[in-house]
Amino acid sequence: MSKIIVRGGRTLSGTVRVHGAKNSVLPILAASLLAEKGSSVISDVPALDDVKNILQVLAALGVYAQQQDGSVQLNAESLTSWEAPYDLVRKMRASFLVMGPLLARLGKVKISLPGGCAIGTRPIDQHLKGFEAMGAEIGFGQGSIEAKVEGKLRGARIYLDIASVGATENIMMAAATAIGTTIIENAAKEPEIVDLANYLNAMGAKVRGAGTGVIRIEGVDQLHSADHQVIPDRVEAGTYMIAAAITGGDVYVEGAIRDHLGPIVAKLEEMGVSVDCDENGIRVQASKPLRAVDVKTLPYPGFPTDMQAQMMTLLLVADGTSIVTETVFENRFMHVDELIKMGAEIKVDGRTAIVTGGMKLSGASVSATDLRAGAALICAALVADGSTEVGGIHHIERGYVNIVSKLAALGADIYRAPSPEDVLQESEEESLKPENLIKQMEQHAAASTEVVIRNIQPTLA
Ligand SMILES: CC(=O)N[C@H]1[C@@H](OP(=O)(O)OP(=O)(O)OC[C@H]2O[C@@H](n3ccc(=O)[nH]c3=O)[C@H](O)[C@@H]2O)O[C@H](CO)[C@@H](O)[C@@H]1O
Ligand SMILES: C=C(OP(=O)(O)O)C(=O)O
Repeated sequence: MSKIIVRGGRTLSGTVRVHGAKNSVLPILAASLLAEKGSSVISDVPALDDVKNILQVLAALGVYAQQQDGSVQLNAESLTSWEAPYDLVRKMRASFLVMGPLLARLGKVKISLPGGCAIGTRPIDQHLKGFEAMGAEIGFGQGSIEAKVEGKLRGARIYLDIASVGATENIMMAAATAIGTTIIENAAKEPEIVDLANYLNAMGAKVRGAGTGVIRIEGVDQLHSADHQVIPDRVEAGTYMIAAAITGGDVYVEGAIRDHLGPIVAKLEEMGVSVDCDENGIRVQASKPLRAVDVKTLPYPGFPTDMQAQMMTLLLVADGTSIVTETVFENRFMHVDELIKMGAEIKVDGRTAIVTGGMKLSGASVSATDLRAGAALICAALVADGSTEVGGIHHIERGYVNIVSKLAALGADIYRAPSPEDVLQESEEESLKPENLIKQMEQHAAASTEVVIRNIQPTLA
């Protein structure tokens, strides 16, 4: 298995650019299924494993997709299937977001139950409640869900018991072409919801109120393609802000949007970190000893659960004791045991973790159990004494583009040690590149000629 190796002790400085948001691009790519005419171009698409995965799901449904220089062109005029491939949906929860668009577009869908993951059971009851309210009949069998609707979905008033990001997105997409108006109450307010609404509206939808707790979607007959630029990734930005602060560094996070990062900016400032925001990014400077603070995760605009693990790592180097409360997912303290291996003192009691600051961290062999746990371990490794080996890096690569080279460019001593399988795959991929195939054919042809010449030489002699 590949690992990321970090030798701690370097102070980070310089500029790092944030990529497009994973949590925006996934629903946006799913929404492209709704375009009955034309090709959409989505730009600032991060080169992540999750993006590759959802593009494979779309391809299996008949979407023609072409990737080029951080953009993807998508044409969904002729869908060929209403079944989302089991293996791909099982691999990534966000692929469940094709359910709403497929129901709206084709009136039926078969998709596997996405299941839980390391951070919690993650049910989908709120998604299904929304589709049922809009007239869909839902059946379960052998780990999959089949849903269908007679004619078109119908607008409905839907109250979400939990302000679920995924349920809000799935229902918004299903409602875009429903007959009549849909009102989502207790809707999620995340910036990614607004980004999706902007794309849907560019496609001809009528979505109002995205970013508030009540979203109103007036159904239209049909949607068409539209071009859209994905918003910058606030979690990636927040992670680099923490990496800068933990090393006592001075880093400008280009592309970070202050309005999306309110709780991170506030908590860093409470700790004594200097944060300067302008229209192009955020500069983080940390030189004084940091103060302990309490943190409680909440839906947006509260402190994001996707930043909890990284923030906990920063609290390890602060003066004093901090309390971290996780309210969004029931099992999102998997990083704690790994941080303890590095010398951290953290006690977990249910959804609360008591973090003792000022402990000296030391390098260890640790493993990422999920994406943000992995990012937190890298942040810890940046200040640990000696060398840390982080395993399970496929989790990290789901959500961070080039994290190793970005941190190295800021001065970190970090590299990726590929597994033997990776080396083999890379060399196979390399040898399949057209220019290399041509070279191989030329070499082969030259070798054959040599053989022929050698073979005929004795005769000539
Ligand atoms: C691809 C994507 O955008 N992922 C983000 C999205 O995940 P996701 O959309 O899966 O998160 P949700 O907002 O749906 O989940 C929040 C909470 O609601 C619960 N729940 C959700 C749906 C449902 O039908 N029933 C139910 O009980 C979940 O188990 C969880 O405890 O928002 C999370 C919360 O900000 C982030 O951590 C994820 O990074
Ligand atoms: C939990 C996350 O993502 P996902 O919902 O894709 O698992 C995350 O981005 O931290």
